[in-house]
Amino acid sequence: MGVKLGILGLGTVGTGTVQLLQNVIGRHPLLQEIEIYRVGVRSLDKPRAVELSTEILTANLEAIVNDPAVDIVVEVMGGLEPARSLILQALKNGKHVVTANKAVIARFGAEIFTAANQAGVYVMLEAAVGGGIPVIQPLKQSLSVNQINAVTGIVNGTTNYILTRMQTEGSNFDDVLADAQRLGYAEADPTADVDGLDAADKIAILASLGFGGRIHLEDVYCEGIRQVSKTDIAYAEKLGFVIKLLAIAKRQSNKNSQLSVRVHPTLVSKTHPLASINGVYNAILVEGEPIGQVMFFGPGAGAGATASAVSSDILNLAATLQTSTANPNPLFTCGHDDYCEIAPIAELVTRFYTRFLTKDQPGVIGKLGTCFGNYGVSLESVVQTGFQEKLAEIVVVTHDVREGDFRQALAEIRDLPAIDSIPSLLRVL
Ligand SMILES: NC(=O)C1=CN([C@@H]2O[C@H](COP(=O)(O)OP(=O)(O)OC[C@H]3O[C@@H](n4cnc5c(N)ncnc54)[C@H](OP(=O)(O)O)[C@@H]3O)[C@@H](O)[C@H]2O)C=CC1
Ligand SMILES: N[C@@H](CC=O)C(=O)O
Ligand code: NA
Repeated sequence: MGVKLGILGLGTVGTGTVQLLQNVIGRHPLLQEIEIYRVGVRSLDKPRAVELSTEILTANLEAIVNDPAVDIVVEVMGGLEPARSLILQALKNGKHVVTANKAVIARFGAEIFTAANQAGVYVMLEAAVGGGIPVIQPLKQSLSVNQINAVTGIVNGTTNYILTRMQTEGSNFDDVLADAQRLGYAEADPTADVDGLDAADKIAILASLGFGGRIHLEDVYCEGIRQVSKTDIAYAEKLGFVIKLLAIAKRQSNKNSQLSVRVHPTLVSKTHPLASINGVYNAILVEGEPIGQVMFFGPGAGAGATASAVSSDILNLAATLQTSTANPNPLFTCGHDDYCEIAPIAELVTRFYTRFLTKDQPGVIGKLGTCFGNYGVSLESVVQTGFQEKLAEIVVVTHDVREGDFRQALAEIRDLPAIDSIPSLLRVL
């Protein structure tokens, strides 16, 4: 056998990967050269869906990353520690690493890629974003001759499943979340998915690859979907939109050197290609020059899909090990030293959807219009159809406006005696 793997973790992704590598007939012939040499887990007593001999399965993960026989360490255990330390130790020992761990890469990517470059080895992470969808390698290789202008994705399956069901059934967020947990899509603690943190990790990684610089995760603006109500979904529908949790990295149109990198629920026109991505599926739309628009679509999670991505990284490394030269392949490394400049959210120029509850009295719409006008906010549509109790419901969609100016107008509107509350504020793609 040619290439020896030390796999850290045998959960959903680890099990899928072992299953794929144990059934190589009909797949790339080089997979036959790959040996599952060690697999590290927490509990040796747990029943497993794959058969592995007792010499292969171990609870000593440090021994795997320190074993001179291991060529490639596959980190599919998740979490920040000990995953980060084990990856760093593997790199220090001159081993290539494959990881599915977006949380570790988004937080410690600078440290990890610096260590890899110093050791002359590679860190591959295709499964970390979009699960089985090939998007990391295309951004690093096939698309890297383009100047990338925007990467816009639905990169979290759990939230897309919740929003899709709220849209199609008119259900409440809490009810659908409970179902998503029961079906195993959402974690027992769904915070990272629902609050947009998982999507923020993923767009930080995509932005770094697309725009050629490191990203400080704390600069990524992040809002989740807890505040999205079925009322807003219904209004959006009437206005020709669906609501999606989008992760966006884009060159600021006014300041070319600055990026806007953000995650938030967004009204997407029903005619936009991302509007029809439903359920647990993911899609990533890349816009570049000269290529134009390219969209990647597919399963963003699950054992088989993620195993496909992890195994393709393993295959690339196995090929590299067999043809190895002294110089690293620059299309495999991540050699950015500088950080991207990210604009504050107040500088974002976008359209807004806002829902107001107001006293039902003459002149309210006029007062709203005057306040908006004072801050240069131009309105695309104003709709008053519903009532909640005795309050009138007014929905406004703006033209493009600087977010800081829009928020100043809202602060003034909030103080108008006729305004009861502003239950919703969403951006429009
Ligand atoms: N699930 C998915 O669809 C996707 C997951 N990912 C990423 O892949 C990674 C793995 O996810 P997933 O397979 O779902 O996770 P699971 O929770 O299903 O599996 C984790 C595995 O790692 C082992 N493990 C965890 N911590 C330790 C530890 N401290 N010491 C020893 N073993 C440990 C567990 O051992 P034991 O079995 O003994 O408990 C288990 O086998 C994560 O980074 C995740 O974000 C990325 C894309 C999709
Ligand atoms: N929790 C994630 C799974 C993989 O990254 C999701 O819901 O998309
Ligand atoms: Na992927």
